[in-house]
Amino acid sequence: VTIRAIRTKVPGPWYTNLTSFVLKYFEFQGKRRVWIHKLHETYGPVVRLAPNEVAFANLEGMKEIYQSGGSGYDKTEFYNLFKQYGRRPMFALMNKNEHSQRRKLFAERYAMTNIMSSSIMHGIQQNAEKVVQKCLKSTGSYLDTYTVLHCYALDCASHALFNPAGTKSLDEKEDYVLMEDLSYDNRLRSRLVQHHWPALASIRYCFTPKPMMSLSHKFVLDRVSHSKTEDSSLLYKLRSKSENLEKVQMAAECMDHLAAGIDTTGDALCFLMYELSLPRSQEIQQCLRQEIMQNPGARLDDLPYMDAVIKEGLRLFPPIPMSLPRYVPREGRTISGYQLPGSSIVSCQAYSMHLMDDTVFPSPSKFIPERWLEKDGELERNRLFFAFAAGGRGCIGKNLALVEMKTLLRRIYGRFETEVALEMKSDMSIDDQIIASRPKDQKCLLTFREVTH
Ligand code: HEM
Repeated sequence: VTIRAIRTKVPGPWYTNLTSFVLKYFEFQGKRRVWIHKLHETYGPVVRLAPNEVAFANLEGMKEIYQSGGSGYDKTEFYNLFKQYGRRPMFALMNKNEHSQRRKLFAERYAMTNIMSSSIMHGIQQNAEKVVQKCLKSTGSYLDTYTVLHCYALDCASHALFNPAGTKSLDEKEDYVLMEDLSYDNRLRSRLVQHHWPALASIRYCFTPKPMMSLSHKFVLDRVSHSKTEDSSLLYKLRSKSENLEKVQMAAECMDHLAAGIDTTGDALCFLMYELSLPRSQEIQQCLRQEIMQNPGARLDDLPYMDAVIKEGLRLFPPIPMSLPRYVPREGRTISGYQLPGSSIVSCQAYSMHLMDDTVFPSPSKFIPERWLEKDGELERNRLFFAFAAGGRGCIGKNLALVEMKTLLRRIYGRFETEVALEMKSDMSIDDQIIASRPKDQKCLLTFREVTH
């Protein structure tokens, strides 16, 4: 009965009643997100993707899937792809109790009080200063901000994890290759095969030479095994509070947080700085600079225009713009008026959540930071904002990411005007990976000109 409900009632193209082939086809083309978004535009906020899969792009769906009971519905086997060293880090834990125990262990590490502690902040500020020096050095020419911003994100995240034994990829070649190892992964298709046809992937694995452990996996294992860390680091907490965690499990956790913190923050900054550097955004850049220059002593969270610029960047270019798949609980559920059988797959994608409702976000595809400053509609906008997901499995690193972004933007836009370099021919469109996205050509040439006071 319930399978009939999903087949007959949920809007969607007829063929999604019969097969998941089209969905998989678009996944392999790296076009899952865009296809789903087009379906939403045609069929509305609830749309069938396959006989057992439905996407939602409305508040009702989002709240039920990700927030009901605190942490929402269970994750699907898709998250097996995020195992590290063969172990499940928090991100890939299926069991709710195990997840909430692990989350409790980390919560205090990622709380604003710990992030703003002098030892973490000092590292972030030092890294921001190194970026500023690179901008200065590039004046009269251009800087590839894609690589610099990813190094910045790596050095900041690894500082929070292993302080003082984090990476120095902004100035040391040995660590720069770690950024490349983490940010230039091109295994989209093989990872999709692993997800949809694990048996096939295992056969292939038997016949291909075994990959050596990646540089970043070696680095993390080494840090977990040998480094001395300060009290404020994540590793310190892992070592002192969880004697029962094996070393490899600690490494899995650190590796996952490192991977979660680099491309997300690096891409968010890259997309945002590119947008700010376009001719159409020069006035916005000017307002941002004015706020920063007129408030030199302000606290990091006392710069409302900068907050608005960052939020608007994350709205239009969410670093994780794709579906976050979850299982409908065994007994089945009615979501946003549609009765769905247990074990069907449901999800929301930030990209559509941020664009679908033009009563909440008028001119949704335009970059308008001012919308976040209006009192009218504030609640509705914040509720639909899904860049960090929502509920008990939402982003635990949000405070760290925001502090990194604010610290750097304040330093850069308090001192420089940026423009897209004439030499910039690279494609900055959103290019989807397995769950996150990145600028297509992974290159972003910007010019930096020091402003005179
Ligand atoms: C702008 C930057 C960032 C964005 C947009 C972002 C976004 C997200 C999203 C959407 C999720 C949920 C994914 C899902 O349910 O499948 C998530 C989870 C997570 N993020 Fe972030 N993230 C960012 C930065 C960071 C940083 C800097 C760290 C840590 C260094 C981090 C660590 C994590 C972890 C550990 C989880 C798993 C949480 C759990 O399972 O309870 N993230 N992030």
